[in-house]
Amino acid sequence: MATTPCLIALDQGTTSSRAIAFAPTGEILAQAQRELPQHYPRSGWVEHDAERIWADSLAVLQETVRAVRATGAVPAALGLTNQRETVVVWERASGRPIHRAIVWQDRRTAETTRALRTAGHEDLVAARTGLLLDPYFSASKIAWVLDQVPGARARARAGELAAGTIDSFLIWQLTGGLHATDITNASRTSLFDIHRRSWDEELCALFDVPVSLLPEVRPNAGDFGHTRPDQTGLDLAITGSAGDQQAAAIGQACLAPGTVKSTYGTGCFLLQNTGAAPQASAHKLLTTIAFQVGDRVDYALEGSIFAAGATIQWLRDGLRLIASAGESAALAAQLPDNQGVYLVPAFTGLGAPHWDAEARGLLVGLTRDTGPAHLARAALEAVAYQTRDLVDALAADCGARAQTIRIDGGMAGNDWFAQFLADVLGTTVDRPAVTETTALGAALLAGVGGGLFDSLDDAARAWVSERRFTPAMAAGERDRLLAGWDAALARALTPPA
Ligand SMILES: Nc1ncnc2c1ncn2[C@@H]1O[C@H](COP(=O)(O)OP(=O)(O)O)[C@@H](O)[C@H]1O
Ligand SMILES: O=P(O)(O)OC[C@H](O)CO
Repeated sequence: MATTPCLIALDQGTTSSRAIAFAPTGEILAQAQRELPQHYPRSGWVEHDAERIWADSLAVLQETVRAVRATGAVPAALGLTNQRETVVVWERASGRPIHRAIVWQDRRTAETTRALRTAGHEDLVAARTGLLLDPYFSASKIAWVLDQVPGARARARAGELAAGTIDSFLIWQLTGGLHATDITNASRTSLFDIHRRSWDEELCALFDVPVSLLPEVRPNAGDFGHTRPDQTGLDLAITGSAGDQQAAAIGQACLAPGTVKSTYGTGCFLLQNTGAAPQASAHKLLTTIAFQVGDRVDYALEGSIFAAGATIQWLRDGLRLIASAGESAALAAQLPDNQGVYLVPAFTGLGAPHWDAEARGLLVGLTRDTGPAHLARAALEAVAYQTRDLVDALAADCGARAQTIRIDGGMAGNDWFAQFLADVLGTTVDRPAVTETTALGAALLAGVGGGLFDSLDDAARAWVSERRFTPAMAAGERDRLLAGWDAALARALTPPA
């Protein structure tokens, strides 16, 4: 019987763990998913149970492999992708975490990063890592675990502990003890020099994280070990791994300088490929590694919006204005325009290009006529305006405006939003046929690492647009809307001290 090779992706995200089996053409053959409980032990703290992450990841992998085998396809390789920056510290002997994973959204180390900023270290961190001093990144979270778990520092000195982002924890568990990570995840820790492409001893000393705890850093396509059949019931070579936003950029075939993808999940992460040279930002965007395959290293500029789909979730679960996120489109379309109502969804501060942790949400322009449709429209519009602010920052940094952006994630399925986005950006917006771009990117990397494709360009050739949204709004109308947004935003930002 003829067998079809397929690629398995494990996508360990903030809210769920899922595995997807892809045909080499990108077609989805099987999938399984488990929701991940969130733990909020204190205000501003966000934790995940790392053992639960491992159990769920293994379960969805096993389920997907079983299902795809039943179709006659043969899993050829496994690719990993993960929520980035989230850290785990675990025992080398048992593989058991010594504390819950501390999630990228967690702000408990804000004081540590503020103190480092006050002491004048921001320029060094930015120059070496391309990042800002912010609790978002991994370094201060690892130090927190070492300082707060009794005996952890001594155990670290004795060589008993390992640390890393979720990919490295899963690689350890899947392979039975390989301590490796990929270069995109390493570039989100604040401990990695993105120019020399190695851990930086000076930064490790600054953040008080022993370099001996950190995994070996590998390119995105290639050897990440083999699953241990006795412990996992799986017999798969792991040949690709990348952080989820970088994987989505690969799944969106953003391989040429100037190409941009924007992923609208809980938050929004927009990445523009800037080619072989890292480009510093004068507008508080992050400089990060897009991917390394063989000797080819591409860099990206990245901007993030903290509340994208989360704003729609708030309409649904907080205000109970809608029963499902999809209803927001029909509600917004009831109005001829926003009638002066703007929402600034700074629920947990504002991300790029402001990085204003203290900013809080704001609703302006209310009248006695304001109703659910205005709120739904203001919420969807706000995500588009924030994307416009990121695209403006990118254009100012790069000296040229992106011609097209490729969108994905839950909100990208909202046609009203996608059209409004094209209108406000004044550029075309492409939505791909395969919207599971994050998992697809990991699968394509595994395909390159496993020799199914000759190159990343070869792997990404299958990308096709499902629908193109073309700007249709008059320039005067766009300028009027943007002026209203800018005025609302100015009121939400923390005034300079
Ligand atoms: N049709 C829609 N319109 C607007 N928002 C949507 C729509 N469908 C899903 N969302 C939003 O997208 C998010 C889920 O997208 P997903 O890519 O699964 O996110 P994540 O990976 O961050 O969990 C939710 O916050 C939800 O509110
Ligand atoms: O898991 P997601 O899709 O919410 O992505 C999280 C990002 O990687 C955080 O940097």
